[in-house]
Amino acid sequence: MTPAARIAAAIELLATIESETRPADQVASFFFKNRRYIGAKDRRAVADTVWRVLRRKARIDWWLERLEHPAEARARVLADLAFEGQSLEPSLFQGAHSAPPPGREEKRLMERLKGCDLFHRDQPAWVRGEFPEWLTPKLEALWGNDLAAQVGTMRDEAPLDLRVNSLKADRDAAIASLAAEQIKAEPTRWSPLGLRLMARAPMVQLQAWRTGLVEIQDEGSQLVALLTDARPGMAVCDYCAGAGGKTLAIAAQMENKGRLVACDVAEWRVDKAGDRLRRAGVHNVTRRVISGAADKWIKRSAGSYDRVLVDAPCTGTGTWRRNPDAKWSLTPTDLAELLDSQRVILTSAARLVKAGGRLVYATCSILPDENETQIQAFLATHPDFKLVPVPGLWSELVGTECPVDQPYLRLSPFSHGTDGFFAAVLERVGATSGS
Ligand SMILES: C[S@@+](CC[C@H](N)C(=O)[O-])C[C@H]1O[C@@H](n2cnc3c(N)ncnc32)[C@H](O)[C@@H]1O
Repeated sequence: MTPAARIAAAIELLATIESETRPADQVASFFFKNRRYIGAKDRRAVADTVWRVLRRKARIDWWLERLEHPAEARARVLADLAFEGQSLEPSLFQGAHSAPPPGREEKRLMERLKGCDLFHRDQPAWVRGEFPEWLTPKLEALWGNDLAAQVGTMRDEAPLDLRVNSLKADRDAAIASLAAEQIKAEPTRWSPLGLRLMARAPMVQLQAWRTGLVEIQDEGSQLVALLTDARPGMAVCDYCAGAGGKTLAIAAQMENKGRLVACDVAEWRVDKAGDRLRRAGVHNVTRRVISGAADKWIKRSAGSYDRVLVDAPCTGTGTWRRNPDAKWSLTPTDLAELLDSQRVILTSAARLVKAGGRLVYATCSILPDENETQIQAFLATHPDFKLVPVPGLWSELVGTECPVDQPYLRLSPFSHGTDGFFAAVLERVGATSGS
C-alpha cells in the first residue's frame, strides 16, 4: 500500500469504528477480514494510526473545537498527521485507493496545527487525561494529586503479558520456547507465572501458544486467579467465566484435579472457551450457561463450593490502555446498571460457597463504586462472610513481593504496570448466608 492508501484506509476504519456500537478491535478485525488484499504490514500501519487517534481523541477534538473545525474521522486523522509532524504533501492524497485531497479549510487546519503540541495548558484534566468528563469527580476523589500521572499511564499502549500454563511448562521452558522463535520475554514482577513480551508478537502463529505452553493474560488477571487459592481436588466455581481466561489459570492451579465449573449467562462466550481449554490440556472443567441469579442450578448447588470466583461484569475502566475507544461510550446509566448487576451477581454467587470456603470478587475497574463500596455493602448484609486481607495471603498464594498494604488487591497501570484490577477475598464463616 502507498502512504496515501494507508491514510485513506485509516480514515475509513476510524469512521466505521465511530459509526458502530461494537468494540473497536472487533470492527477492525471485520474490516481487515473483508479486505484481504491489505497485507500484514499495511494492516499494522493502518491500525497503528487509528489506535493512536483513539488514544488522543479528547485532545485532538479539543484542538478541532478550538480551531472551529468539525470533529469527524477524516479531520481527526488529518490532525493526527499534523501532530506527528507530517505536512500535507500532495502525494499523500494521490494515486489508487487514496483519500480525496484536502480542501481549503483542511489545509488551513493543518497550517494552524503545525508545530502545536497535542497538550495545551488550557485543556481540562479530562482532556489531558483522555477520560470521560463525567468521571472527573470520581477519579479526583480516587487519586487526588496523582490523577495526572495515573490517567497519563492509562493513555499508553499496554504491554503483552502471557501466563505460563503450569500444566505444560514452567517459566524457563516457556521462555526458551519463545526464544527459539525469536521472541524475547521477561518474567513479570508480581505474577510468578507471568511473562512480558519486549515487543509485539504474532502470538497465534507461535508454537508456544499453539501448543498451550502460554496463554495471553494480563498480569493483573493472573494475580486474581492465584488469589482464589484453588487447589487440586477442590470444588471451584468460576461464576462469570466468559471465554475462560481465569478458568484456564484456575484449572492449572488445580493441576486438572477436582471439579471446576465455568458459568456465564452468555452462551457464545462459554462456547469460545472450548478451544482454549483443549489447547491448554485442561480436562476438569464443566461449562454451564446459567439464566441469571434465579437459575435453578444455583439453588441446587448452594453451599457446595470451596472456592467461588466472581469476575464481575464492570466498566472495564482498568483496561483503557487496551480498549481506548470503550471509555467514550460509557455513561452514568451504564455504571448504575453495572452496580446493580454486580450486587445481584455477588449475592447469588455467595450462595454457592461452603462454610469455610472462599468467595473472591474481582473487577477490571478502578472505580471504588464497583469495588470497595460493593464489598462493604455485601459484608453489611452478609454477616456470615468476613474479609480476608490480601497481604496476609500473598506469600503463600503468590510468593512475590505484595503490591498492596491494604486489605484489597488494587492495581493500576501507573502504580503496578498491570491493567487496573481489584480483588477482595471473602471467607464464609457461618453455615447460612444472610439476605
Ligand atoms: C469480566 S467478564 C469475565 C471475564 C472472564 N472471567 C475472563 O477471565 O476471561 C464478565 C462476565 O460476566 C458475565 N455475566 C454477566 N452477567 C452475569 C450473570 N448474571 N451471571 C453470570 N455471569 C454474568 C458476562 O457475560 C461476562 O462474560
